[in-house]
Amino acid sequence: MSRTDVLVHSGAEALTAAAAARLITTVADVQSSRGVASVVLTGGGTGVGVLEQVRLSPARDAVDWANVNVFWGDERFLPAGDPERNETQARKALLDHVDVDPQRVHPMAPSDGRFGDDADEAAAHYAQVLATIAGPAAEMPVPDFDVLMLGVGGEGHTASLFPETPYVHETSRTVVGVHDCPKPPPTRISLTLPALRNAREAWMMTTGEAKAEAVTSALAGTSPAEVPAAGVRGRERTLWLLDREAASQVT
Ligand SMILES: O=C(O)[C@H](O)[C@@H](O)[C@H](O)[C@H](O)COP(=O)(O)O
Repeated sequence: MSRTDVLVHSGAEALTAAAAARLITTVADVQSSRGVASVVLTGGGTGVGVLEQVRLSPARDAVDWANVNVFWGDERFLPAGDPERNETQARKALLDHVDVDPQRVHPMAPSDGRFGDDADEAAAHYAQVLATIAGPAAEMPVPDFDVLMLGVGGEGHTASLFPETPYVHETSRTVVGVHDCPKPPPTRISLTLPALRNAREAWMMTTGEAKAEAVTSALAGTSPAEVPAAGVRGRERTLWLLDREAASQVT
């Protein structure tokens, strides 16, 4: 049975530093028992801020970086190397500074890659990558993620699943091309809720008063159609990592 915990931090810097420390120790713990850990990264200021804090941490090399499988929960469908791509920002913040195994880092395709500007094709390919890594015997065609990190938008989006869009209702595909996103860029690739529910721990990380209503709605069990962040849960634990402002309406 999964449990939900809410941890409130004094501010954004405290949150990103604490989440970075938590990521390092969680991954190190997983590796001590299973050798390899699988982590899903997110874009956005908080998600990338956590990666920066990992880079800066003296404890970062408690992680055996060569044995970390890296995935993304979503990607902005832009040309390779575009500074707005979540992959670009993750590499700058952390991945280019630690000894990850390139074979274990799984970015979503860029818009100038083998699939051209076809985000749906690129999404289908990422679903195939996940299914292949999961293996034929897996219950879900998605790897068993150990830690899935996500941000939350002011209107409740998470990854690139936005309120009242068909993608939130997706129940069969694990990855979709997302079009006409309200948060630029308009075209993205995103894991769907079934895939976002395939992690041992899901960490919902956000800060600022502008997120308070969405956080409160999500914790109150609002429909994922209205607040997609409400639809994410970890198999063992769902952890909301908030600052005081984002938690200000949580009773
Ligand atoms: O590609 C993206 O933009 C993210 O995946 C997105 O889901 C982000 O995490 C939220 O919009 C929160 O962003 P902030 O942390 O910057 O508020």
